[in-house]
Order: sequence, then structure tokens, then C-alpha cells
Amino acid sequence: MTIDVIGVSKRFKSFTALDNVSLHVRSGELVALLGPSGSGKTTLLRIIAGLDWPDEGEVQFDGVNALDRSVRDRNVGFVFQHYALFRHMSVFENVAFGLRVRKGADKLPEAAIREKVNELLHLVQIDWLADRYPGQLSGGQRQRVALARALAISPRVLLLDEPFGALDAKVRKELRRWLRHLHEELPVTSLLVTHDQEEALELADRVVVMGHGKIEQVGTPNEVYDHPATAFVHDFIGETLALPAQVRSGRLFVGERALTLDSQGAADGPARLLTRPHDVEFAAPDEAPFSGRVLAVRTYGPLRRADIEIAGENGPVVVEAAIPHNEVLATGGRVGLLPRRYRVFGASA
Ligand SMILES: Nc1ncnc2c1ncn2[C@@H]1O[C@H](COP(=O)(O)OP(=O)(O)OP(=O)(O)O)[C@@H](O)[C@H]1O
Repeated sequence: MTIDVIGVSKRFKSFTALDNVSLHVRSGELVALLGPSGSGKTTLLRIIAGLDWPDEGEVQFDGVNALDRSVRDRNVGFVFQHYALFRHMSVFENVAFGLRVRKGADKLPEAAIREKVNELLHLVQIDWLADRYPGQLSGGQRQRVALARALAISPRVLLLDEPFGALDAKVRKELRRWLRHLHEELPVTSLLVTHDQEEALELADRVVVMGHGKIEQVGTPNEVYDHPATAFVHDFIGETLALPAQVRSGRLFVGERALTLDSQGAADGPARLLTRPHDVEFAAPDEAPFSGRVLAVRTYGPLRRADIEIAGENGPVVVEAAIPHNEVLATGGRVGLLPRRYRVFGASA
């Protein structure tokens, strides 16, 4: 099932939560909506689900307007971070719920319900927990139940809002791999809301980066990471090291030293050169465009990072650079920084 969001805007009083958002999701895709808190991800998901309505624009499933269909008629499954299970029902009954409440011709006979629930519990690998109650499960197990419950109605669209948000890092990682597998086995189009870039990049076929109610970029994980369309995307995805520069007559300068300006270009004036900590090499201070004083050296497992204070447009700025294996850096010493790959955006971008 394809999903089309066409020119959707949503305001809460005078606040614009979604500003003319358009998006096409292909059938069978797993797309992540990624963005900082308040960027409009959940609002967009709720509108697609039928839990909320846009002020303007349209949502289509397989090219047909979905806005005049109720939540139930849209045939979507949801999993939310805090989408509570029914505490007084066993795991089995929680999963069976969506099938039991069906009416008329859609209602399955009891034997078919039992077979379907057993299949689902097997699929999400918790068949052995069928008789337990939610209070007797771990957070990860509960989210598997929530997913099985969402899948019970055989949705063609699966909407996941921070489904693993409340879980610890290790369980998150495990469930995320497993969700990817599951998605591949099912004929379903999935939209996942997350503010965790690692989750989005690892799981999704394509990532939609949202900021301030707008879509900043849509692309594969590699595209948004390696070719960020805006400074916002560069800053938000992966680690960013921002260095001050100037564009003069279409050429890029750091002090009096000219650097290659990427094709994207930027208007004349103060600019920000954005790079990744691991795309910066260390060099002798007088041979590099940037130089500064090492304020601190830190080690995180296999990674070493240095805080380096360099001269900025408006006084000193501290940047964090990755230290290569063979580099010896002493706190207080001077060091040159040579960005190997970078993008240039206007200073206000
Ligand atoms: N019912 C509402 N009434 C008023 N404002 C709302 C309502 N729902 C959302 N908002 C506002 O709209 C903006 C977008 O909210 P939304 O929940 O879509 O963001 P989000 O990107 O999902 O954020 P988070 O990652 O924190 O969940 C926020 O500023 C929020 O406060």
C-alpha cells in the first residue's frame, strides 16, 4: 500500500505543527520520520493514522483519499512507546483483542482467532509467554506483544511511534534488528517515528528528516548522512563540527587561505564549514587552515576526542575533533585542523 501525504498543514491555535508537508511512501517501504522533539513527527503520524485531521492537504492510501475513512477503516496498525496493553488480559487475549471486537462478516470463528494469535506470537517470538499478564513481562517483551496486537488485524500500514523509546540501549538494538526482519517478512508499509538517528539510519529504507514542521530532506540513510541538503540535516544527523569561514566573490576563505568551495555554494558573507569529526586531519598549526589550543583529550571506549579552541568570527569557539590512532596530543598544545570533506552553508543557515 502506498501512502501519499499531499500539502498537509496542521495548526494548534497559532502554532504551526506541520507546514505544507508532502511525502510519498512506496509500498512495502520502511520509512523513518526523524527529527528533534517538537518537529511534527507524531502529528504527521497521527494524521496518517486517522487520529487527527489536517487543516489543509490530503492523505491517500493507494491513491485514494483516506481522510474520510475512520481509523478502523484505514486498516492501520499502531505501536506507540506508551501504548499500554490491557493489564487484566493475558498476552494471548491482548493480541486477540482486535480480532474479537470485529463485527458481522469480518468476525472470525474462535478456532481461526486462536490459530491467528498463535501464529503472531510465534512470529514475534513470544509464544511461550501467551498466558502471562503484562505486569509479568519485561519492557521489550511488552513491545513485542504490542506489535503482535497491532499486526493481528493484518494491517497494510504499520505506524510505529518511538516503539522502543523506553527500553535500554541493548534491548533497543536487538528489537530494532528483529523489527527490520519482521518488516521484510510481511506485506506491510511501515512508518517509524524516532528522534534516534542511529535507529533511523540502521532500520529504514529511507529517512525523512523533519525540523520545525517541515521536511528538510528525504533520502536513503547514506544520502542524508553523506549528502545533507541543509545545515540543519548536517547538524542533526551524525556528529558535526562547525568551523567559521567566509565566502568572498564565490570563493571560500579561512582567514586569507582559500579552500575549495563545494558545488552547493553559499552566498558571499560569513559561512559555516560543516564537517564530521572523523573527516578532519591533524596537521602542523601553520600548515592547516584552522589551528587552536587543545583544551581536553577524552577517551570513550575505542574513540578519542579532543576539544580544541579555535578563533571564530565572534571570539573563540570550541570544536570536538576525532583523534586518529597514531596521533599524540597534549592538553595545552597547539594543533592544526585540516578538514578533508566538508560542506559550506551560509552562517545563518
Ligand atoms: N494537541 C495539541 N495541542 C497543542 N499543541 C500540540 C498538540 N499536539 C502537538 N502539539 C505541538 O505541536 C508540535 C509538534 O508536536 P509533535 O508531537 O508532532 O512533535 P514530535 O516531533 O513528535 O516530538 P517528540 O519527538 O517530542 O514526540 C509541538 O510543539 C507540540 O507541542
